[in-house]
Amino acid sequence: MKQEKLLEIKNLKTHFDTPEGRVRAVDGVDLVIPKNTSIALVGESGSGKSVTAKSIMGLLPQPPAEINGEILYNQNEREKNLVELDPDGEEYANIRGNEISMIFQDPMTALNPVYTIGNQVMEIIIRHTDLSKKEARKRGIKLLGKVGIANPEQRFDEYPHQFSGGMRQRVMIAIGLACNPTLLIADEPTTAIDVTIQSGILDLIKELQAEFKTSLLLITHNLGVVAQIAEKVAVMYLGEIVEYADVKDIYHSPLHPYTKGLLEAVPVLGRNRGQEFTTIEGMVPDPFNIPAGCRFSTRCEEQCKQCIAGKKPQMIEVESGHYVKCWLHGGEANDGTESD
Ligand SMILES: Nc1ncnc2c1ncn2[C@@H]1O[C@H](COP(=O)(O)OP(=O)(O)OP(=O)(O)O)[C@@H](O)[C@H]1O
Repeated sequence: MKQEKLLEIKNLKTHFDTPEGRVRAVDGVDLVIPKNTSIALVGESGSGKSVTAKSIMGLLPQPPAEINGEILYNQNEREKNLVELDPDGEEYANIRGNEISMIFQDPMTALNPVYTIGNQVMEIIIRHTDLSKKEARKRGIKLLGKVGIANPEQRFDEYPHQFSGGMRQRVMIAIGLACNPTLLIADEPTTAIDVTIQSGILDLIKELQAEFKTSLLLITHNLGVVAQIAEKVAVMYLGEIVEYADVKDIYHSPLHPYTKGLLEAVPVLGRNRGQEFTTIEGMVPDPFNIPAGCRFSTRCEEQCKQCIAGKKPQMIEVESGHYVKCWLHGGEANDGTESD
């Protein structure tokens, strides 16, 4: 069954002009987020995941950012190109927080220490709905209960410092879902919290995503957590998506050497001490000096002749729903010679 699109990103380019030069943080990304589906955007630090998310949210001041391409949002069956909206305007503000919301990495900096948890949950509900203060309080307390906070009525009036890191992240999830968004973006939602409770937070996000029938874009550098939560995976490297497939295909038949490297870098419990991690050889190239052709070619063991010649591979659908941008796959079809 073909899934209905919620958001379609077409040839998105988000660049920054800096004193050191132009950073092509997101450089020609295409991605479809279907309704009621969870997608993971995976890649090492600096690959452009957060910039993609902030471009969707309209959170990047222009300048220094320059955003081109299309972010087509299906709003009640009417398509709207978010790139054309004024990020500071009322229309974007209504979409942001109400229809598309985001959970950030660090709940301590995202929560305001001088307001109670309840005030912060209620603020979002009141800003985006017609509910009265009393009704918003009731809904807020219910939400805190839903995200697993015991005695939500009492805890509603407490301050962020009275909550543990994991509990604060649960509050952020409640805030993210307060208006029943069509898309929830979670940017490394477990990075800042204790490793022993990370899995519980991911389970909670997954459960609520299904219950609220929202789509989820999970941003992570760890392919290990993706299986628990995502149906589809987009692998990102230096501003480009290099592989896209169902989660089972990414795990069982990864095609891009970069995806294979990320899988090998997943920490595995029970491996010999000192061998818990492997990392991909070499350094991510400087964003001011992106390699011509395949961007991963400077770290890739394969060294295809096209890569040595600096030729850029195209994204090819190798099997139904499995896309890859690599000279090793796609045969004749991958004869693109476009250079960077
Ligand atoms: N405001 C900005 N001005 C200039 N460069 C930026 C800006 N924001 C991000 N970048 C650059 O864009 C590139 C992509 O950054 P981004 O934060 O999207 O990476 P990421 O994949 O989310 O990594 P991380 O997991 O470390 O957050 C990086 O080289 C980063 O330094």
